[in-house]
Amino acid sequence: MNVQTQPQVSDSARTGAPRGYMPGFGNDFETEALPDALPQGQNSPQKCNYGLYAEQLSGTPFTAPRGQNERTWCYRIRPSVRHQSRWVKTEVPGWKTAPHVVDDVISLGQYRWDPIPVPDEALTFVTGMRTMTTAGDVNTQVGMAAHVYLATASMEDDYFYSADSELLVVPQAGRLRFHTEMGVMDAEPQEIAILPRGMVFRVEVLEGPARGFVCENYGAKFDLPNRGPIGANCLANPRDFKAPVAAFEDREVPSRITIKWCGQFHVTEIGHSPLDVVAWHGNYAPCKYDLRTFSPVGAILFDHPDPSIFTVLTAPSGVEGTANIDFVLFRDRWNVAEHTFRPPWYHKNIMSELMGNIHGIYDAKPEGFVPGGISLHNMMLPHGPDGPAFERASNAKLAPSKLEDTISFMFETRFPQHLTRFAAEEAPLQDDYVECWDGLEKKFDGTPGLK
Ligand SMILES: O=C(O)Cc1cc(O)ccc1O
Ligand SMILES: [Fe+2]
Repeated sequence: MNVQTQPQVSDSARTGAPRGYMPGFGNDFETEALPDALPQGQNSPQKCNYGLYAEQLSGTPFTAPRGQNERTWCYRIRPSVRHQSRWVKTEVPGWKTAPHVVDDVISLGQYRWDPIPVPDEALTFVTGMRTMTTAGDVNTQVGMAAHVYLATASMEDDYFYSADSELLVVPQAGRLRFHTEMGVMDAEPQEIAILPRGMVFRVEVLEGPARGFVCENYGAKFDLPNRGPIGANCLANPRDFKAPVAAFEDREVPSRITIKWCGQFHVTEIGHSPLDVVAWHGNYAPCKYDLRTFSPVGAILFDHPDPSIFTVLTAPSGVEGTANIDFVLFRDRWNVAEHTFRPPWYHKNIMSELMGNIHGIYDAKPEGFVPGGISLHNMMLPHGPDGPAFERASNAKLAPSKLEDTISFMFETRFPQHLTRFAAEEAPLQDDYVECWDGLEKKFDGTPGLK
């Protein structure tokens, strides 16, 4: 499908380029910020209009099956290779990469953190990245990391890309603007943004301080889940994903690009903005998605389904039904199930569950899991509703009731998640978290009947 929409908003980036979004998930888009910048009928003309250079960005191997093959052709002022210096090693101390198993840090357990305070210092989206957990191995392109970003400052003439990963960004406070090679995208709480591996960007803090969560996906890209018997509609619908229209910066000032590559960071000098793509076409692009457009499907008579029913996006691991990562959303919804314990059941899971609260109260944890907070229930570690939630739900009158003003999510991975030293020692870990289950008394007394 080819889509070219008029920009919804006319605004000025640094060069007065247009802004707007094109609908669809993984579409074959085409977009140009200047008329006729995009070659028609071929990718590599002998000379491109405006003296642009043609450059391909491939997100999958050239030979990936057609339905999975992802690449974008960029028509840019200079090719990416035209940076000025070699890559020089640099440090981004808060950003860790798997494998990262810290000797004296224990990851086996149930953990919960209060919101990480945003420090009173200049931190960008990159320097303010704080890794909570890592899983798998970046060198074999499996697994993920869960981070919190704390951003107070915009990246100025300072650009970044990750060769290691796709980044799924879940804002929780503040507003961000992603200036990317393929256009400009804004994201605020209750929206998400996806930044593909290899795509250069800088992040402007539109409203700070900004805090949010990042799922760094080392493996195959996030995709929409198969809906199975649900059919062609509901959950996340493809048209609600929005890719930016082309927008470029023609800016000749000393600048820097930082790359994340196999867990290391290197920097190079460049004499111009690398966001100089005037036109592009292809299906490898950033996008944003409004979580409020997610249409949850659930139990309409009895019982509590598996949380996979709330999967927004899934990143496959190669083993069918066994995701490298599932991104799962617990949004406001009606509870109608009869003769049912309605909150999540008690369970142990082979998948490792990291949850974040964007806003409101999560039904299994009415206290303690607050907006900005995080919990981790690692591989095969038991968990479920806390004492008060159990008592309330097992005694509630079961009329239809609405869970209002609530939006939490889960990054769930097939790989155990290892805590960083930051998560174990610096972040506000709730030492008493496991006590939330202390009130679950023995009710069994050997006699039949409901207690
Ligand atoms: O542990 C959690 O709170 C997440 C979760 C929610 C749910 O409805 C069922 C299972 C599950 O792991
Ligand atoms: Fe769970």
